[in-house]
Amino acid sequence: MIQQLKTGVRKAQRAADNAQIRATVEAIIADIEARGDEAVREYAAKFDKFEPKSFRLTQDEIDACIASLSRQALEDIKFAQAQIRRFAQIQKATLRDVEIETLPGVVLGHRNIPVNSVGCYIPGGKYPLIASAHMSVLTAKVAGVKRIVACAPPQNGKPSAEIVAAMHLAGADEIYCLGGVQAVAAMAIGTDSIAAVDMIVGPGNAFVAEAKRQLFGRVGIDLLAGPTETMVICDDTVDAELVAVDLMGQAEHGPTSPAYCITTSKKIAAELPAATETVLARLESAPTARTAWEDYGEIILCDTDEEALAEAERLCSEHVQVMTKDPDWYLARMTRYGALFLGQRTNVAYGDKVIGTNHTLPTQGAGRYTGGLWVGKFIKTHTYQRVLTNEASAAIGEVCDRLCRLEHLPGHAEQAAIRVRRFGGSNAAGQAA
Ligand SMILES: NC(=O)c1ccc[n+]([C@@H]2O[C@H](COP(=O)([O-])OP(=O)(O)OC[C@H]3O[C@@H](n4cnc5c(N)ncnc54)[C@H](O)[C@@H]3O)[C@@H](O)[C@H]2O)c1
Ligand SMILES: [Zn+2]
Repeated sequence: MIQQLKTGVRKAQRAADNAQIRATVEAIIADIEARGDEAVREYAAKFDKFEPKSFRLTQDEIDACIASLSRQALEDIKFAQAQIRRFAQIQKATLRDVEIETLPGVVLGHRNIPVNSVGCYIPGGKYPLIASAHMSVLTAKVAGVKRIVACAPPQNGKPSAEIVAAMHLAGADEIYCLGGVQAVAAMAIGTDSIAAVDMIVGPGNAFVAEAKRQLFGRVGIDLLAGPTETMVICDDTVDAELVAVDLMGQAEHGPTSPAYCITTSKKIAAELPAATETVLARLESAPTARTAWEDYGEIILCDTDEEALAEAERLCSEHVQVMTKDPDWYLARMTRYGALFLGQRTNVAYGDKVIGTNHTLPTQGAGRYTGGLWVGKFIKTHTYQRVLTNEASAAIGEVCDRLCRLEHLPGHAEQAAIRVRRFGGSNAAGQAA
């Protein structure tokens, strides 16, 4: 039996909230399209109280950011980037160009080509999410992207030194202190001061995610990576404190971040509400995390792993931590999620910051059709073909001629037929079939 012991009080409000966000974003994009830099400036002043001479950082400003960091901070950023780079390189190696003779004289192939220019959005409204610089900029660099633009909003009226350092160390070619819809739209549409890019990537709040959604088509996007969602699937092999720490740890991202506990343990289900209070009492971010938990938190008690699996699949959470006696049982069966965190020894924060997997992950059910950001998202696979012999050209041409006529396309049919006439004998079709 599946029992919903706690549900988020604001969950039903979600659709109305989303409609409001859609309208706001649409208006900002239209305005930036019409008025370019002038509009970008006004939105930066309005939303971020930021009015610099130039949004683009000079090399001197970048150097000053790096110089302001402690040695430890720089070493830690470099350590994280080394892990992310290594895993991205290994993933890239799985992508191979192919060329194969599929029929005698018929050669088909594909080439993997990096996107030429990419705009990376690094979130920084509430917290400076330094790690997002590694996840987007560094991964694009490993993919071979030639021009990498990076944008992050100001923190307390100036660029975040840590984010700027991470962007630079990851290989960003242009760094702007610009946030929100105005940053995403400026990079996608292009203005007098920012040349348009081919693709926008990176996580962000609901406004940023919606801006990417609306701009998709005009530019490519990686995926919809909006407000963080976290899920813990657990049984009696863990205790309520660890579960509460892992749920509240991610709930601090923002007041609209769902945190789900799916458990087969009656004990954890009973103890979790009090345990979350204990954990919140020691977090500075408690007001945000508490709102997220009250508005969107859920506790679901199941009798069996099969039921827990079904609930996890239904909710399709961005992060799914499995702390049960056999986490691999879930690894083998789950099909809808952003990323899995298997066993008590790891957790979402490791993945968010340092372990090496990408933290930009699908939210709001996008895990049904895509995984997270990875080097492959920056790489386009383009096919090509050539035909080596007259015989092969005529053989394919005869079948093609007939198939085009089935579709009532005489122009297409003639493209095939002229080749049959020029290159072929009459029995060529039989050889190709
Ligand atoms: N899915 C993922 O992979 C992933 C990873 C990391 C972080 N995140 C999410 O990224 C988000 C970061 O959010 P954030 O807000 O701290 O930073 P952010 O940088 O995404 O957004 C800040 C910007 O939002 C804009 N903004 C704020 N209020 C607005 C309004 N009312 N109208 C229009 N624009 C407005 C401002 O321009 C500001 O610059 C969090 O929700 C976090 O959960 C997601
Ligand atoms: Zn997180």
